[in-house]
Amino acid sequence: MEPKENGSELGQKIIDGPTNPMVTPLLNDLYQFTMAYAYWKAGKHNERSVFDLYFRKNPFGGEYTVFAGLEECVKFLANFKLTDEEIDFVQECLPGSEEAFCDYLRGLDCSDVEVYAIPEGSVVFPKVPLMRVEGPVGVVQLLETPFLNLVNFASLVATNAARHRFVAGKSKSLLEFGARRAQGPDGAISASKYCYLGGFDATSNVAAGKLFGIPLRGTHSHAYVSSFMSTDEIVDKVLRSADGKTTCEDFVSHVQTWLKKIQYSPSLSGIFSETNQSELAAFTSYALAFPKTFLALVDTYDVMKSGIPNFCAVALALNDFGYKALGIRLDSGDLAYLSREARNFFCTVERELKVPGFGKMVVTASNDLNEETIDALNKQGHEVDAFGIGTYLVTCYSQAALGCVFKLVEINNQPRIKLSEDVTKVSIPCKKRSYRLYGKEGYPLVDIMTGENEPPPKVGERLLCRHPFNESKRAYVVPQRVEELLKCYWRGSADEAREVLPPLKEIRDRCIKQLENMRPDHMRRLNPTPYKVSVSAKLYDFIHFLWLNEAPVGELQ
Ligand SMILES: Nc1ncnc2c1ncn2[C@@H]1O[C@H](COP(=O)(O)OP(=O)(O)OP(=O)(O)O)[C@@H](O)[C@H]1O
Ligand SMILES: O=P(O)(O)OC[C@H]1O[C@H](OP(=O)(O)OP(=O)(O)O)[C@H](O)[C@@H]1O
Ligand SMILES: O=C(O)c1cccnc1
Ligand SMILES: [Mg+2]
Repeated sequence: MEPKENGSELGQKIIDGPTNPMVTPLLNDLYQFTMAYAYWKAGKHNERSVFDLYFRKNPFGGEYTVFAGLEECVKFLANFKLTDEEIDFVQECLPGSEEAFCDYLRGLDCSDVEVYAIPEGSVVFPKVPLMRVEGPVGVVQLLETPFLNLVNFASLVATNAARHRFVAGKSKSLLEFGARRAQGPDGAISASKYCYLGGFDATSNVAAGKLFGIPLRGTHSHAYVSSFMSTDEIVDKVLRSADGKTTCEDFVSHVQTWLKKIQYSPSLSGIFSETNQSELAAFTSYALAFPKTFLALVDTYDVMKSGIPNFCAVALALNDFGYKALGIRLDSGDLAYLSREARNFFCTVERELKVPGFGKMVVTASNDLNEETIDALNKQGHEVDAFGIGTYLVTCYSQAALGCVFKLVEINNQPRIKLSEDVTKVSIPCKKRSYRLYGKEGYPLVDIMTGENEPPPKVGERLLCRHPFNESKRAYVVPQRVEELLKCYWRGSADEAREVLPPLKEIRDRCIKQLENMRPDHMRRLNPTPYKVSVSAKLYDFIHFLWLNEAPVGELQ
């Protein structure tokens, strides 16, 4: 689905607001408004400021992150305006504030703000600004919390999805099943959107399908199976063949005939005896409802003694009328073992009963899956084709937050730095540019930040890349390709020249392509190699000059 960047009748571009109508200027921390008031009171509110939005550490013990949430930030920015009601509320929250501040808030928009960002769906690394936001400090301060809110979870869950894709492998279908377990409605919708961006194939979340055009997929639940008591409940037993030429008047009996055939076939006899008839009734009626896409959840009673033979009987009966069943879902037990057993059963049916293609039935697995369980299944050997993943994926169970921050790096052309005892928390000052340098093999080698006015790195020219804080860590790089990372996404209005917001599918393609083009040692799950993030020699010197300038000299007594 295209993001809405419509042209209005007057020829002006209009960018729709954020997906979630709760994303308003009030989705903010109180202190942003108190600071906005204090800036205004001090006459500083229009001072030109530059803030960087970045994170400090890759999530999930990995060495890469997927940047997501940018489109929603631009939508927020393009529509940033406080309503009269909101302004009244802000005034109530700031007792004693002057009336004229309300006039200031009333006139506030993002027409004087510029946003440069790395394209959404890019693979990104710690310390490198994902977004550089420039504008009057009063208004830019009010963007901190909403931007962080829109980027933090989006990037975390997209990265989680990418990691699940990495461990599952390219050939598997990955289905996001998290709506019921997600952290509230926005948690669900956002997770569906950004898991798709991070490389999932589909979602079960219908609202996300409608909002973003994400493919919808699903099976059925245990309730459907256990809601049936016997095949007597099936009233309409008629099935028209796929080509419409023949009609089966009693599909229920036809299924029973096939069940007997399976039962007495030489290679399958002995695996099961009596199957559960209420389960068979559920599968049969489901097949009558969806003959073209029949898929059954086979673990309600006993996978091998009941679910699989029942499924096969229905699938074989459908086959006689020109329909190909899709497959099964396993939702409990040892998924490696059961998937292999199921595959053996299907292959035996194919051989024994001479039904070409029956062995290729799709096996979907679900039940508290995560990176570790999929990795364990891979090591054991499994026959799963599709994974349905909910809780661990959408709640980002193994890491609660990404920890993106928004730091002032320059005001009135004066570079600013935030110091910390913890060196990883020292901010990198200055309005900067950043570049990704690619090596001979086509992989990204290093990201480098420079001052805004430094000449850009050149292909084939040796360049010193320095660790921002560790003097001894430096390397010469001769880039084979140089990519400027920050692109303009907002220059005061929707009409000004800027990058367009691509459709979600394009962002997803970008993400998949970039992940595939990373050097494998950065991507592995165990002890991945950190990707190098550096600064130019000039910026290095300046950081350390400013650091010494700002850090008070202690006195020992
Ligand atoms: N072969 C396997 N190797 C490692 N983990 C597995 C394997 N098969 C299943 N799992 C995981 O083991 C866990 C099994 O959980 P649990 O014991 O609660 O479920 P269950 O008893 O199989 O099913 P339920 O309680 O829903 O009937 C799940 O997280 C599942 O993903
Ligand atoms: O396991 P997740 O990764 O969260 O994936 C979604 C789960 O949701 C459904 O379970 P259901 O709500 O029926 O609950 P139960 O399986 O825990 O009984 C489904 O059968 C999956 O097991
Ligand atoms: O369609 C499914 O199989 C599904 C959807 C949500 C949660 N669990 C399973
Ligand atoms: Mg479950």
